[in-house]
Amino acid sequence: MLTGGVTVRGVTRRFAGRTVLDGVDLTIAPGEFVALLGASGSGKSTLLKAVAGLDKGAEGHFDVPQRRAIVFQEHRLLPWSRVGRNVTLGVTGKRLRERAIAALAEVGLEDRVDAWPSTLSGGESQRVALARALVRQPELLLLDEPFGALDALTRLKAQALVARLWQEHRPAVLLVTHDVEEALLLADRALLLEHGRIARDLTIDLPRPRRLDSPRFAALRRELLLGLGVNPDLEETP
Ligand SMILES: Nc1ncnc2c1ncn2[C@@H]1O[C@H](COP(=O)(O)OP(=O)(O)OP(=O)(O)O)[C@@H](O)[C@H]1O
Repeated sequence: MLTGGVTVRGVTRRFAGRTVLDGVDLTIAPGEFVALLGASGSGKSTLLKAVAGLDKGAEGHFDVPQRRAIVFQEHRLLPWSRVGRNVTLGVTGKRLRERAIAALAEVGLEDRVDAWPSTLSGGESQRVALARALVRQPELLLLDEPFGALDALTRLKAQALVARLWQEHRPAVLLVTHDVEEALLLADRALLLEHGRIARDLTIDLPRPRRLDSPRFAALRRELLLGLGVNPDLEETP
């Protein structure tokens, strides 16, 4: 049985008197993949950090698995440690090198265990960041626009990799993204954050593996874009 779901209630965050999150309720079932979308500045990263337990200023009730890992838009690898050491940084126990190599193998980079981070491409660095998350065997994986800085082709490959890793390990996932197609390729549900609340909760009822070219995909894409206040026909709204 899958374990490690998320229940948070009434999450509120104010910055200098300005309310960014206004009593957000959020549930993620064990093994469920949830995407969080919203306009720039709507509070997506703030909510993710609150769920991660990284923001002591967030109020609310949090029931979140202990075993969780987070991947940011920037890889945040330490330049003075080799790739393998970066992967197991902060992990205790035996056979750390073997564990680093096994996690790197999952992202196709086991041969780079002794490389320096500066010798990796952007896409490779993000894959190492994913390996660093995987080595912790998280029940909850928090992804904050992890592919936002990658070029379109590398991003598609990284998305396929995440889809495979999720199928194999089945952590609960909260993915912050502004990329509607990314949400539709990966998630079971898409949440739209607006005015400090979850304004929409859309079930993505597409079979897996996902296809970009199905009519249902196009219909959901339209619906999400409209929900985000974007005209899907690329006409400027007056
Ligand atoms: N530490 C902070 N101090 C003050 N204001 C903050 C802080 N962190 C976030 N904010 C504000 O909270 C709001 C939401 O920020 P957040 O980064 O969560 O948005 P976002 O939806 O992730 O945006 P984007 O898509 O542009 O990354 C913004 O107006 C931001 O300026």
